Amino acid sequence: MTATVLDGKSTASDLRETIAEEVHQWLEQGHARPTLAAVLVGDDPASQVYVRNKERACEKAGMHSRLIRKPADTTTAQLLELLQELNGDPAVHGILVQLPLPASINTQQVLDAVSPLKDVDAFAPENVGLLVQGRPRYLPCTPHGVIQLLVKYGLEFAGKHVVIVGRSDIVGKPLANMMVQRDLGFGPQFANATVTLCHSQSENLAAITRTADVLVAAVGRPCLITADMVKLGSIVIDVGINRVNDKLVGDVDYTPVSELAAAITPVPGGIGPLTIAMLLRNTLTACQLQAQGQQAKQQG
Ligand SMILES: Nc1nc(=O)c2c([nH]1)NC[C@@H]1CN(c3ccc(C(=O)N[C@@H](CCC(=O)O)C(=O)O)cc3)C=[N+]21
Repeated sequence: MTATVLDGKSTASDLRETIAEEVHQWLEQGHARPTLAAVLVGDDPASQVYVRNKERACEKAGMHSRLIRKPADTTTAQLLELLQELNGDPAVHGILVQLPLPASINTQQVLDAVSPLKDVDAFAPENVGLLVQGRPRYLPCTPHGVIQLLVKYGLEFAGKHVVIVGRSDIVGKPLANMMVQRDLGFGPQFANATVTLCHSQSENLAAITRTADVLVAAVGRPCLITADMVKLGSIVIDVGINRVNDKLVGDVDYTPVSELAAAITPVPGGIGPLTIAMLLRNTLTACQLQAQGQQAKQQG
């Protein structure tokens, strides 16, 4: 068997077009232009690329992006002050603090300073809680991208065994939460999974992953998922982004696994582009929520 390659790039491009149309209508109704503020601290080359891609995607979709660069020696206190400013700026709707931050900075404290209403990454405890309760304000970008791709290809996962490897707050944990819900608005076929969330302490990892109908790799280690860990005919989603000898690879040993799987995502061109499309979605949602908030205040 040779797997269907799930094309994240074209799926993302379609989604971005839809979002751009919605932005256009929003502007025609006389509303403010949705604006994302991206905070980039230090000069990590990978982060520079991501943030530039995010900026370009914003502009293409008719939104503004404000890139705020800070030197690597910026203090936690200085970042807290910057975030207070952005929180209070009515022209900024979404705030993204690019991770990882330099080791000298208290990341948790900085992330906690982002207003939950502007938290387009959906990292804030309030937004995590709302998601767990099945009434999300913002869907986390990368997990949302995974589900959008499965929806696009009609790969239903209700009742299926989804195994997620990696328990990060940005991918593994929120994705497990989303896939186990009754319905997040994609229809019950794209919900209601039986989810197993694995991590570095999981015993007999291969025995578990071999039972997966849908296997998601989100650790950040090249070749973590080898062919012997994959069930014939399963769906393999590779969320890993690793640079090896200047080449971008995921967490899956792609060629051998693609001979077993029914469907697989490539790296690059898989989940990465969808993450950015979903960030645009959240920026538009942020702008709409804040317009509602303003209206409520005026009517108050
Ligand atoms: N606050 C925060 N939110 C994030 O969502 C966030 C973050 N910090 N820090 C870093 C990770 C990683 N991430 C990616 C987004 C897009 C691609 C992407 O578009 N990748 C392209 C290739 C890009 C390239 O050539 O490097 C692809 O896979 O085809 C990759 C990685 C978002 N992250």
